[in-house]
Amino acid sequence: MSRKPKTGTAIRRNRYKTRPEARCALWLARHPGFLATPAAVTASVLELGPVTTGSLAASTLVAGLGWYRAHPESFTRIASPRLRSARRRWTRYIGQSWRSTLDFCDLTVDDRRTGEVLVPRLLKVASPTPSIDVVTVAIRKGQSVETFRNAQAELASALGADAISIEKAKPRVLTVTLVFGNPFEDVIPPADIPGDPSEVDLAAIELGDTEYGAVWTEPLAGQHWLISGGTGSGKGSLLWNPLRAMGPMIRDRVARISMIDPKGGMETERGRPLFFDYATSADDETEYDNGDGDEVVDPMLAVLFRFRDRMRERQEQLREDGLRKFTASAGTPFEVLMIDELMMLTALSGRRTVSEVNRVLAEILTQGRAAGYAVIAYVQEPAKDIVPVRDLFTRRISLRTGAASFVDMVLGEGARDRGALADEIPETGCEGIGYRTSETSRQPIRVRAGYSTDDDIDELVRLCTPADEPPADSNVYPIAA
Ligand SMILES: Nc1ncnc2c1ncn2[C@@H]1O[C@H](COP(=O)(O)OP(=O)(O)OP(=O)(O)O)[C@@H](O)[C@H]1O
Repeated sequence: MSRKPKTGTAIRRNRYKTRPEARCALWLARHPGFLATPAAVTASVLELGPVTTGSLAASTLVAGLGWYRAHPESFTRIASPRLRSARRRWTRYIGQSWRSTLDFCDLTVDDRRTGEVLVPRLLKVASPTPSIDVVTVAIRKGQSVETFRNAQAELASALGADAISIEKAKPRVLTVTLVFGNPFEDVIPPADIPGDPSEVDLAAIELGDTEYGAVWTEPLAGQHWLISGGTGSGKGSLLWNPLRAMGPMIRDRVARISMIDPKGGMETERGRPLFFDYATSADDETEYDNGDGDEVVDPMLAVLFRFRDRMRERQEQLREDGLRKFTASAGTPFEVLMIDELMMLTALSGRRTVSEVNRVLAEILTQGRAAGYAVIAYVQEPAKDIVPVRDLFTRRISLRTGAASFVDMVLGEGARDRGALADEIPETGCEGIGYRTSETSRQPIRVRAGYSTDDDIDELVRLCTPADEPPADSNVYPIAA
């Protein structure tokens, strides 16, 4: 493409201009596969013959197909991102198209000595999920992260992306993260309520869909979840879905839910009959036996303290029985503490100090897992000074957040650069959409929670309110947690 020199820039003789042959050699040096692949095929045909080479190629293809059929989950996790990255590299970001995209966005540089147009160089394309591309770019002299950020709306539009983030990876190297489209056009129905406790899988609690169209599940046994999201981001969906997924365990008293709602019970009151222990900020102070007699405390702190006390008793019991792990049953239920705004709880003061609340929470988070005590906490602002126990949660989900910095605080260092643009999720029409990092890789995956209407909550209460007495045969469903 020919470009006019910028006004006032004198072009000197082209004696430093890179020759085409040198550029070609450089390009080949950076893309060794371009020559190595045909060379390897030719060598194989010459050495092994065309039939053997063809058979080898066919076997590789068949092995790939077999892998996909036999174990789609591992294929999607391991092979698909690599194949997709290569395809995108050679289609979406192919040389001339990359060059003209940057040129249109004024992100190329004119070399004043040679008059050459210098294009920021594409170092790597990674497409970890179908809708996320992470492009590593070596910028040119005279450019900075700000040069790119100033043109980021144009760049997103030129590449057809819905959201973009540009960060400095190292000196003169940027990471451009692009999110394409919304894989969740429709609202997703809530999790099914299993018929029987034996059908509940505490290692895979159903929450909604992943962007691959698969069911999104998270393990709860032996885990604690931290769910972050701004106001109206859909945190409520992640409160009702786990309850639905555990429904029959709650009904048969094999699971117990303690609910702390510092938002006055607006969200949780409807499910009141499901909860073994419950308090909201609208309740009056209550008495709590701290071992040295009764004291008057905030009712929500009383729920927290009682949960901690039961955990200690269970630990004691396990020690006496010589067990290191428990099995959930009506006699020893799996216990879950849900806190509908962790920030408001940890900010509670009064007779008990903030630091004491955090100490009790830390005790539960560090010691509860083996004893069958799990915590699910919801938070709008995950900053460490507000939620000091943040790092003790083992599973993290970020719905739409109010600030870019919240994403890494919840999902871990670098999660936003790897594609979790939770702060770019639109405010309307995308409730329940967010990102989670997987247990096997730090790569964020886009997810959408199933949505429970009031009728769905009423159905849950109707079907799963705990019986006065556990059914006589409930111990025949011991669930390892
Ligand atoms: N999974 C979902 N799918 C579609 N829409 C949803 C979903 N979850 C929530 N919504 C919609 O978003 C609204 C707000 O959701 P919700 O009350 O759960 O937000 P929140 O994060 O709990 O907000 P706050 O912190 O202010 O209580 C709901 O009334 C509902 O209309």
